[in-house]
Amino acid sequence: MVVLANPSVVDQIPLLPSPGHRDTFAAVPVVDLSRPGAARAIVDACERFGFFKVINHGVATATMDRAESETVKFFAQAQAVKDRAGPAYPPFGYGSKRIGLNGDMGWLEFLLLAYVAAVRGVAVRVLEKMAEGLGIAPVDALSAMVTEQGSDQVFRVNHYPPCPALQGLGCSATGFGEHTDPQLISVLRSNGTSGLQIALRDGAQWVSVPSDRDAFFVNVGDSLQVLTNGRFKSVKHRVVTSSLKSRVSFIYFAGPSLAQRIVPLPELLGDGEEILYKEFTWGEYKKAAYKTRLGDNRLAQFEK
Ligand SMILES: O=C(O)CCC(=O)C(=O)O
Ligand SMILES: [Fe+2]
Repeated sequence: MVVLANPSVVDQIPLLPSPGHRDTFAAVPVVDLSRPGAARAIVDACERFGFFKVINHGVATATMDRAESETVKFFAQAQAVKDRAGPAYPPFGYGSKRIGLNGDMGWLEFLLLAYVAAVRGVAVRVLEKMAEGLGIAPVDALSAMVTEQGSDQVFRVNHYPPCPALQGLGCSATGFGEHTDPQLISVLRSNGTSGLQIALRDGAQWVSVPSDRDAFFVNVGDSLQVLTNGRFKSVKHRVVTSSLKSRVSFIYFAGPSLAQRIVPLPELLGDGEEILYKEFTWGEYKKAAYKTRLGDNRLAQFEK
């Protein structure tokens, strides 16, 4: 059991063992978007882990640095000023520690924005390469779902302040509890502080993803798992906080329009392959997801 010197600091926030060197996921698949093998590499990574890192993505370092410095400035403001950005639900604004509507707590503060910019371009290129690698035509079969009018895109900026109360105790606070992302893909960039972990072997092992501020990390989300009839894995992930360093992350969630039907793509179904999910729209899934806790298996109710 961990005894805290100042228990009120992380009151209500679940604690996790601090990651050690042995927990590092050194084998994160790396996709070089500028190379001809990118399409095949994306499909391979989505099948094996539902997760990969993208390099040579074409987004200027200056663009990313500016977003980061603006973010640090925003979160450094007085609480009353940040609160003026509005409550994070519904649907955009600033929130702290309380993640969503159903009682999930984390050691973080965050800002939700409607956003369209460079990172969307990365998501589109990744989805185009994915379609190519899967052998589905046209090339925008997947990316059109996020470029069409009315597509449901969200950009989330997370700040995990240091948690010095936990220093030397061998544990960390849960920054963001374990979950899968509901959309098609999520594209994440962070500062140089690690903390992101992904689950391997159906959750039997948690591994830490080494930070890389020059790269984007891509998660397969629940909707893409369904579109591929389970061939791609919606990866379970979480964030653990550091006692000494703050983490800043930027996540672009590429979602389709509310009316988009989420059903396995016929081109991907083998002869006689059983369809694993009931039909639903993105709007229906989003509504159902808001009713669940973060760590719930939200797809379970849509399985056949
Ligand atoms: O902040 C991070 O690094 C990841 C957070 C996350 O998974 C999310 O906002 O869905
Ligand atoms: Fe997430």
